[in-house]
Amino acid sequence: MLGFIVNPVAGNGRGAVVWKRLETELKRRGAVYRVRMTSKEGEAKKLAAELLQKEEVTHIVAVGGDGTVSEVINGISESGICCPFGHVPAGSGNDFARGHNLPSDALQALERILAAGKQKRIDLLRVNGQLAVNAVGAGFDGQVAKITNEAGYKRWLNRVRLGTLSYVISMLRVLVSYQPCRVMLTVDGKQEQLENVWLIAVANIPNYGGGMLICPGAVPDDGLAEVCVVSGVSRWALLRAFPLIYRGAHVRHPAVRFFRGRHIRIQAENPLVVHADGEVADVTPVTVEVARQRQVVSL
Ligand SMILES: Nc1ncnc2c1ncn2[C@@H]1O[C@H](COP(=O)(O)OP(=O)(O)OP(=O)(O)O)[C@@H](O)[C@H]1O
Repeated sequence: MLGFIVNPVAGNGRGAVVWKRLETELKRRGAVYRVRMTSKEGEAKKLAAELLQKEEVTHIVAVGGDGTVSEVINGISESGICCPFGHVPAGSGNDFARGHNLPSDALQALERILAAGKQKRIDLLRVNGQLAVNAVGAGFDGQVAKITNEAGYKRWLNRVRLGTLSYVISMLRVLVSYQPCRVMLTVDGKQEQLENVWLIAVANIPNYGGGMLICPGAVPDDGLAEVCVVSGVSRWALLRAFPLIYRGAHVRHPAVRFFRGRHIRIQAENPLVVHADGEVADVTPVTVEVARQRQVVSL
Protein backbone atom coordinates (compact mmCIF):
# COMPACT_ATOMS: atom_id res chain seq x y z
CA MET A 1 0.00 0.00 0.00
CA LEU A 2 1.19 3.51 -0.83
CA GLY A 3 1.74 6.03 1.96
CA PHE A 4 1.81 9.71 1.03
CA ILE A 5 3.58 12.37 3.10
CA VAL A 6 2.33 15.78 1.94
CA ASN A 7 3.89 19.12 2.83
CA PRO A 8 1.00 21.51 2.13
CA VAL A 9 3.20 24.63 2.41
CA ALA A 10 5.93 23.41 0.02
CA GLY A 11 6.33 25.63 -3.04
CA ASN A 12 4.45 28.44 -1.26
CA GLY A 13 1.27 26.37 -1.04
CA ARG A 14 1.76 24.26 -4.16
CA GLY A 15 1.96 21.13 -1.98
CA ALA A 16 -1.71 21.48 -0.97
CA VAL A 17 -2.81 22.17 -4.57
CA VAL A 18 -0.85 19.20 -5.94
CA TRP A 19 -2.24 16.91 -3.26
CA LYS A 20 -5.85 17.85 -4.24
CA ARG A 21 -5.10 16.73 -7.83
CA LEU A 22 -3.48 13.51 -6.63
CA GLU A 23 -6.29 12.75 -4.21
CA THR A 24 -8.94 13.18 -6.92
CA GLU A 25 -7.01 10.83 -9.21
CA LEU A 26 -6.40 8.24 -6.47
CA LYS A 27 -10.12 8.22 -5.59
CA ARG A 28 -11.09 7.97 -9.26
CA ARG A 29 -8.92 4.86 -9.50
CA GLY A 30 -10.20 3.41 -6.24
CA ALA A 31 -6.63 3.23 -4.92
CA VAL A 32 -6.00 2.19 -1.33
CA TYR A 33 -3.51 4.48 0.36
CA ARG A 34 -2.67 6.34 3.55
CA VAL A 35 -1.87 10.04 3.72
CA ARG A 36 -0.28 12.26 6.37
CA MET A 37 -0.02 16.06 6.10
CA THR A 38 2.95 17.75 7.75
CA SER A 39 2.17 20.56 10.16
CA LYS A 40 5.67 21.71 11.03
CA GLU A 41 9.33 21.39 10.20
CA GLY A 42 10.84 17.96 10.88
CA GLU A 43 7.49 16.15 10.97
CA ALA A 44 7.82 14.39 7.60
CA LYS A 45 10.61 12.26 9.04
CA LYS A 46 8.51 11.07 11.98
CA LEU A 47 5.42 10.48 9.82
CA ALA A 48 7.35 8.41 7.26
CA ALA A 49 8.71 6.13 10.01
CA GLU A 50 5.24 5.85 11.60
CA LEU A 51 3.55 4.91 8.31
CA LEU A 52 6.08 2.13 7.79
CA GLN A 53 6.04 0.83 11.37
CA LYS A 54 2.34 1.17 12.26
CA GLU A 55 0.40 0.95 8.97
CA GLU A 56 0.63 -1.57 6.18
CA VAL A 57 2.49 0.87 3.99
CA THR A 58 5.11 -0.61 1.66
CA HIS A 59 5.97 2.35 -0.57
CA ILE A 60 6.38 5.96 0.61
CA VAL A 61 5.70 8.96 -1.63
CA ALA A 62 6.85 12.46 -0.67
CA VAL A 63 4.75 15.33 -2.03
CA GLY A 64 6.66 18.58 -1.58
CA GLY A 65 10.09 19.99 -2.25
CA ASP A 66 13.65 18.98 -1.47
CA GLY A 67 13.25 19.58 2.27
CA THR A 68 10.35 17.11 2.38
CA VAL A 69 12.27 14.53 0.30
CA SER A 70 15.23 14.82 2.63
CA GLU A 71 13.13 14.42 5.78
CA VAL A 72 11.18 11.45 4.36
CA ILE A 73 14.34 9.62 3.25
CA ASN A 74 15.80 10.10 6.73
CA GLY A 75 12.53 8.80 8.24
CA ILE A 76 12.64 5.68 6.03
CA SER A 77 16.26 5.12 6.99
CA GLU A 78 15.59 5.52 10.72
CA SER A 79 12.60 3.17 10.59
CA GLY A 80 15.02 0.39 9.67
CA ILE A 81 12.51 -0.80 7.04
CA CYS A 82 13.67 -0.91 3.45
CA CYS A 83 10.99 0.48 1.15
CA PRO A 84 10.76 2.03 -2.31
CA PHE A 85 10.42 5.79 -2.40
CA GLY A 86 8.45 7.91 -4.85
CA HIS A 87 8.30 11.67 -5.22
CA VAL A 88 5.77 14.10 -6.64
CA PRO A 89 7.54 17.46 -6.87
CA ALA A 90 5.64 20.43 -5.40
CA GLY A 91 8.41 22.60 -3.98
CA SER A 92 10.08 25.81 -5.06
CA GLY A 93 13.44 24.37 -6.14
CA ASN A 94 12.73 20.67 -6.80
CA ASP A 95 16.40 19.82 -7.32
CA PHE A 96 15.87 16.15 -6.42
CA ALA A 97 13.16 15.77 -9.08
CA ARG A 98 15.34 17.52 -11.67
CA GLY A 99 18.42 15.51 -10.74
CA HIS A 100 16.53 12.25 -11.22
CA ASN A 101 14.51 13.35 -14.28
CA LEU A 102 11.18 12.88 -12.52
CA PRO A 103 8.13 14.31 -14.32
CA SER A 104 7.29 17.83 -13.13
CA ASP A 105 3.59 17.22 -13.78
CA ALA A 106 1.95 15.74 -10.68
CA LEU A 107 -0.32 13.29 -12.48
CA GLN A 108 2.50 12.02 -14.68
CA ALA A 109 4.67 11.53 -11.60
CA LEU A 110 1.82 9.64 -9.89
CA GLU A 111 1.24 7.51 -13.00
CA ARG A 112 4.86 6.37 -12.94
CA ILE A 113 4.71 5.56 -9.24
CA LEU A 114 1.48 3.58 -9.62
CA ALA A 115 2.87 1.70 -12.62
CA ALA A 116 5.85 0.80 -10.35
CA GLY A 117 7.76 0.23 -13.55
CA LYS A 118 11.26 1.60 -13.48
CA GLN A 119 12.95 1.56 -10.10
CA LYS A 120 16.53 2.42 -9.38
CA ARG A 121 18.86 2.28 -6.36
CA ILE A 122 20.47 5.63 -5.65
CA ASP A 123 23.36 6.80 -3.51
CA LEU A 124 22.88 9.14 -0.55
CA LEU A 125 25.35 11.26 1.38
CA ARG A 126 25.90 10.60 5.07
CA VAL A 127 27.01 13.49 7.25
CA ASN A 128 26.95 13.75 11.04
CA GLY A 129 24.56 10.79 11.40
CA GLN A 130 22.03 12.04 8.88
CA LEU A 131 21.43 11.52 5.16
CA ALA A 132 21.47 14.17 2.47
CA VAL A 133 19.73 13.35 -0.79
CA ASN A 134 21.15 16.15 -2.94
CA ALA A 135 24.21 17.85 -1.52
CA VAL A 136 26.29 18.85 1.48
CA GLY A 137 28.09 22.19 1.45
CA ALA A 138 30.66 23.84 3.71
CA GLY A 139 31.67 27.49 3.87
CA PHE A 140 29.89 30.20 1.92
CA ASP A 141 26.75 28.23 1.11
CA GLY A 142 26.59 26.74 4.62
CA GLN A 143 26.55 30.31 5.94
CA VAL A 144 23.86 31.30 3.39
CA ALA A 145 21.70 28.35 4.55
CA LYS A 146 22.23 29.33 8.20
CA ILE A 147 21.30 32.98 7.92
CA THR A 148 18.36 32.26 5.59
CA ASN A 149 16.88 29.76 8.03
CA GLU A 150 17.32 32.24 10.90
CA ALA A 151 16.11 35.30 8.99
CA GLY A 152 12.76 36.97 9.63
CA TYR A 153 12.56 37.92 5.94
CA LYS A 154 12.38 34.24 4.92
CA ARG A 155 9.00 33.78 6.64
CA TRP A 156 7.78 37.13 5.37
CA LEU A 157 8.89 36.48 1.76
CA ASN A 158 7.45 32.95 1.89
CA ARG A 159 4.11 34.44 2.86
CA VAL A 160 4.11 36.66 -0.23
CA ARG A 161 5.34 33.73 -2.37
CA LEU A 162 8.83 35.12 -2.91
CA GLY A 163 10.67 32.45 -0.93
CA THR A 164 13.58 32.11 -3.38
CA LEU A 165 14.36 35.83 -3.02
CA SER A 166 15.33 35.18 0.61
CA TYR A 167 18.33 33.10 -0.63
CA VAL A 168 19.44 35.91 -2.95
CA ILE A 169 19.28 38.43 -0.09
CA SER A 170 21.23 36.06 2.18
CA MET A 171 23.79 35.38 -0.53
CA LEU A 172 24.48 39.09 -0.95
CA ARG A 173 24.70 39.55 2.82
CA VAL A 174 27.21 36.70 3.15
CA LEU A 175 29.15 37.84 0.08
CA VAL A 176 30.06 41.20 1.63
CA SER A 177 31.27 39.76 4.92
CA TYR A 178 32.53 36.19 4.26
CA GLN A 179 36.23 35.52 4.94
CA PRO A 180 37.63 32.72 2.77
CA CYS A 181 40.12 30.50 4.59
CA ARG A 182 42.60 27.63 4.25
CA VAL A 183 41.04 24.16 3.93
CA MET A 184 42.48 20.67 4.03
CA LEU A 185 40.36 18.50 1.76
CA THR A 186 40.88 14.74 1.86
CA VAL A 187 39.18 12.69 -0.84
CA ASP A 188 39.56 8.91 -0.49
CA GLY A 189 42.79 9.40 1.45
CA LYS A 190 44.34 11.93 -0.94
CA GLN A 191 45.03 15.28 0.75
CA GLU A 192 44.79 18.71 -0.90
CA GLN A 193 45.75 21.90 0.90
CA LEU A 194 43.57 24.68 -0.54
CA GLU A 195 44.02 28.41 0.07
CA ASN A 196 41.34 31.14 0.23
CA VAL A 197 38.46 28.71 -0.04
CA TRP A 198 34.95 30.11 -0.41
CA LEU A 199 33.02 26.89 -0.59
CA ILE A 200 33.19 23.14 -0.87
CA ALA A 201 30.07 21.48 -2.26
CA VAL A 202 29.73 17.69 -2.17
CA ALA A 203 26.94 16.60 -4.49
CA ASN A 204 25.08 13.46 -5.46
CA ILE A 205 23.21 15.13 -8.34
CA PRO A 206 24.29 17.95 -10.70
CA ASN A 207 21.86 20.62 -9.53
CA TYR A 208 21.69 22.55 -6.31
CA GLY A 209 19.86 25.50 -4.73
CA GLY A 210 16.95 25.48 -7.19
CA GLY A 211 18.69 24.71 -10.46
CA MET A 212 22.33 25.82 -10.16
CA LEU A 213 24.46 23.20 -11.96
CA ILE A 214 27.15 23.18 -9.28
CA CYS A 215 28.47 19.67 -9.97
CA PRO A 216 27.54 18.93 -13.59
CA GLY A 217 29.36 15.57 -13.52
CA ALA A 218 27.57 14.17 -10.44
CA VAL A 219 25.80 10.85 -11.08
CA PRO A 220 23.32 9.69 -8.41
CA ASP A 221 24.01 5.97 -8.65
CA ASP A 222 27.73 5.61 -9.36
CA GLY A 223 28.86 5.27 -5.74
CA LEU A 224 30.78 8.56 -5.94
CA ALA A 225 30.17 12.16 -4.94
CA GLU A 226 31.41 15.06 -7.01
CA VAL A 227 33.16 17.79 -5.00
CA CYS A 228 33.26 21.38 -6.26
CA VAL A 229 35.74 23.76 -4.61
CA VAL A 230 35.70 27.51 -5.24
CA SER A 231 38.88 29.23 -4.05
CA GLY A 232 41.38 32.00 -4.73
CA VAL A 233 38.93 34.51 -6.17
CA SER A 234 38.02 38.03 -5.09
CA ARG A 235 34.57 38.91 -3.77
CA TRP A 236 33.67 40.86 -6.87
CA ALA A 237 35.07 38.33 -9.32
CA LEU A 238 32.95 35.72 -7.53
CA LEU A 239 29.84 37.87 -7.87
CA ARG A 240 30.54 38.41 -11.59
CA ALA A 241 31.12 34.68 -12.17
CA PHE A 242 28.04 33.61 -10.19
CA PRO A 243 25.55 33.48 -13.14
CA LEU A 244 27.84 30.94 -14.90
CA ILE A 245 26.75 28.31 -12.41
CA TYR A 246 23.20 28.20 -13.79
CA ARG A 247 24.58 26.80 -17.09
CA GLY A 248 27.38 24.77 -15.50
CA ALA A 249 29.81 27.09 -17.32
CA HIS A 250 31.75 27.73 -14.08
CA VAL A 251 33.62 24.44 -14.73
CA ARG A 252 36.10 26.35 -16.91
CA HIS A 253 36.62 29.18 -14.39
CA PRO A 254 40.17 29.18 -12.93
CA ALA A 255 38.83 29.49 -9.37
CA VAL A 256 36.84 26.25 -9.63
CA ARG A 257 38.19 22.72 -9.11
CA PHE A 258 36.49 19.34 -8.99
CA PHE A 259 37.23 16.08 -7.18
CA ARG A 260 35.38 12.76 -7.04
CA GLY A 261 35.28 10.18 -4.29
CA ARG A 262 33.41 8.21 -1.63
CA HIS A 263 34.94 9.51 1.57
CA ILE A 264 35.40 13.27 1.86
CA ARG A 265 36.93 14.96 4.89
CA ILE A 266 36.83 18.77 5.20
CA GLN A 267 39.04 20.47 7.78
CA ALA A 268 39.27 24.25 7.83
CA GLU A 269 41.37 26.90 9.50
CA ASN A 270 38.13 28.45 10.91
CA PRO A 271 35.02 26.36 11.78
CA LEU A 272 32.81 26.46 8.67
CA VAL A 273 29.04 25.98 8.76
CA VAL A 274 27.99 22.77 6.98
CA HIS A 275 24.56 22.27 5.44
CA ALA A 276 22.89 19.07 4.32
CA ASP A 277 20.20 19.69 1.68
CA GLY A 278 19.98 23.34 2.78
CA GLU A 279 19.62 22.66 6.52
CA VAL A 280 22.47 23.37 8.92
CA ALA A 281 23.93 19.98 9.86
CA ASP A 282 27.33 20.57 11.45
CA VAL A 283 30.49 22.66 11.46
CA THR A 284 33.89 21.60 10.16
CA PRO A 285 35.80 19.38 10.63
CA VAL A 286 33.32 17.10 8.94
CA THR A 287 33.26 13.81 7.03
CA VAL A 288 30.86 13.15 4.17
CA GLU A 289 30.48 9.56 3.03
CA VAL A 290 28.63 8.16 0.06
CA ALA A 291 26.06 5.71 1.38
CA ARG A 292 26.16 3.57 -1.72
CA GLN A 293 22.89 2.51 -3.41
CA ARG A 294 20.95 3.08 -0.21
CA GLN A 295 17.48 3.88 -1.51
CA VAL A 296 15.16 2.47 -4.16
CA VAL A 297 13.41 5.23 -6.10
CA SER A 298 10.49 4.95 -8.56
CA LEU A 299 11.49 6.92 -11.62
N1 LIG B 1 2.87 22.66 7.80
C1 LIG B 1 4.11 23.19 7.76
N2 LIG B 1 4.31 24.48 8.12
C2 LIG B 1 5.53 25.05 8.03
N3 LIG B 1 6.64 24.40 7.58
C3 LIG B 1 6.49 23.12 7.20
C4 LIG B 1 5.23 22.45 7.27
N4 LIG B 1 5.40 21.19 6.82
C5 LIG B 1 6.71 21.07 6.48
N5 LIG B 1 7.36 22.22 6.72
C6 LIG B 1 8.77 22.54 6.41
O1 LIG B 1 8.76 23.24 5.15
C7 LIG B 1 10.10 23.26 4.69
C8 LIG B 1 10.16 23.46 3.20
O2 LIG B 1 9.60 22.36 2.54
P1 LIG B 1 10.07 21.86 1.11
O3 LIG B 1 11.55 21.87 1.00
O4 LIG B 1 9.37 20.60 0.85
O5 LIG B 1 9.47 22.96 0.12
P2 LIG B 1 10.20 24.15 -0.62
O6 LIG B 1 11.22 24.79 0.27
O7 LIG B 1 9.13 25.01 -1.20
O8 LIG B 1 10.90 23.40 -1.84
P3 LIG B 1 12.44 23.23 -2.28
O9 LIG B 1 13.20 22.74 -1.07
O10 LIG B 1 12.40 22.21 -3.38
O11 LIG B 1 12.88 24.60 -2.72
C9 LIG B 1 10.71 21.98 5.17
O12 LIG B 1 11.88 22.29 5.90
C10 LIG B 1 9.65 21.38 6.09
O13 LIG B 1 10.20 20.85 7.27
